[in-house]
Amino acid sequence: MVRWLTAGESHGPALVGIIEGMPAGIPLTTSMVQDALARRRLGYGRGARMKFEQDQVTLVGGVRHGSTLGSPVAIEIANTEWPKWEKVMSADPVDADELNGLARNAALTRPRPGHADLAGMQKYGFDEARPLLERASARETAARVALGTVASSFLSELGIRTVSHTTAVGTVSVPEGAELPAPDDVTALDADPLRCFDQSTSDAMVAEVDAAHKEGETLGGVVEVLAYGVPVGLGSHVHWDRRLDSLLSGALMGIQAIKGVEVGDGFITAARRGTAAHDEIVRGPDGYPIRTSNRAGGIEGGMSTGGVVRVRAGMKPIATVPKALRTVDTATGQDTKAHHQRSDVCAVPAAGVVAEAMVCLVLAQAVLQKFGGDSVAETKRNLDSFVASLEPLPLSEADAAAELAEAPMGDPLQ
Ligand SMILES: Cc1cc2nc3c(=O)[nH]c(=O)nc-3n(C[C@H](O)[C@H](O)[C@H](O)COP(=O)(O)O)c2cc1C
Ligand SMILES: C=C(O[C@@H]1CC(C(=O)O)=C[C@@H](OP(=O)(O)O)[C@H]1O)C(=O)O
Repeated sequence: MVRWLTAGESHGPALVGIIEGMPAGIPLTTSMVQDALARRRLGYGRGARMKFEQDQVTLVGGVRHGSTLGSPVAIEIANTEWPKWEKVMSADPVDADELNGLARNAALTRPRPGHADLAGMQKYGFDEARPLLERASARETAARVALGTVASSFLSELGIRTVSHTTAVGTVSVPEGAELPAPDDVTALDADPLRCFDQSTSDAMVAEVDAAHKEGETLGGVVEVLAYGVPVGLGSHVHWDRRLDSLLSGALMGIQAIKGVEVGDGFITAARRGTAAHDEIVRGPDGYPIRTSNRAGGIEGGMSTGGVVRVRAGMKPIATVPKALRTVDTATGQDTKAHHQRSDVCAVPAAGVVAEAMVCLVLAQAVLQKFGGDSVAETKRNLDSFVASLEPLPLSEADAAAELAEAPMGDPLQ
């Protein structure tokens, strides 16, 4: 069983991620994790923090000489701003006089709509939002991306590769039917300001972010994750919590600010007629059954079909809106405006990188559930032998007759 956990606050000393249950022999280095984290910092519309945040990585356990050991992998990501927050976020008690003099420590009693602030204060019994927002912050997604690197490297060893891209920012979206990126397109995607695969749409997205920024507004959008090379049979139809679509949806919905998830064509499918909604099955050229389309996003009956797995996540606009929203001061009861410091205008491209990490974690878990293995080599053997055991379709009488008719005539004298 693969398990993973993260800990740490946005302005604490560091974030920590642990993943347990991954096999030995997965290539993993500090720079692989750093590269993944650098991709998460990209994106037009991100705020000041991403300009200076270093995401300093330490592989604390489970890795030796660039390869996993089969023991829990622990990754630490230091927060660049920790020295400035050392007193305010100290784990140990700090002298009250020292704290009172710090502007940074001012009580946050104007909870921001759209954040965990108010519900969290009520639930956990805090009289200000700092203890909530520190953990509710999407800073935590750095730890998920770090753990996703382990899963992604494992999947790559098995020929499963993922890619993510932005399909909408605000009301600007990639046209239906536009070309989908492949894993090798990642360099081009990372070079695009919004990690969008369609150049003209990307230009319009940049204009949308500029306009929102100028108006003191924020934006959300949609990201898509594609997984190529996924074998048939991950997940299962037998129980709701074993369905691959259910696991992927839960993982994507668990990302801060994600409010909708689609598998394959998703909500568009709901408006289609049956004949235009599904993927017909035909005999492929090598005798194996294939589908004529992939509207289902590579998942039927909660199981992977062998097609490209395709999922989307819709992100709400950043909740700390510069043109501040109305709230109440919980200390005085006065109507007021939500507190606002720096924040992102749009973090959709980063959400795509996070979504890809979550998809990798779920797929790695599903692969190990079906194929097991304490080493990558063992998982690969088991996977290859399952794939080799899949039978081609028998030749129908009509196909056999057609093949005979097409076969070249032999030499009648031989
Ligand atoms: C990558 C990423 C970056 C984010 N950056 C910000 C930000 O700078 N400011 C902000 O208010 N919310 C930001 N958010 C969103 C908030 O963390 C999120 O809206 C908040 O936790 C409440 O959302 P929820 O109701 O879905 O938990 C970001 C989300 C993600 C995924
Ligand atoms: C730090 C990250 O994102 C942060 C997510 C976030 C939020 O409220 O979710 C608020 C901002 O943090 P801060 O309050 O420190 O400026 C973002 O910068 C990150 O993604 O690494």
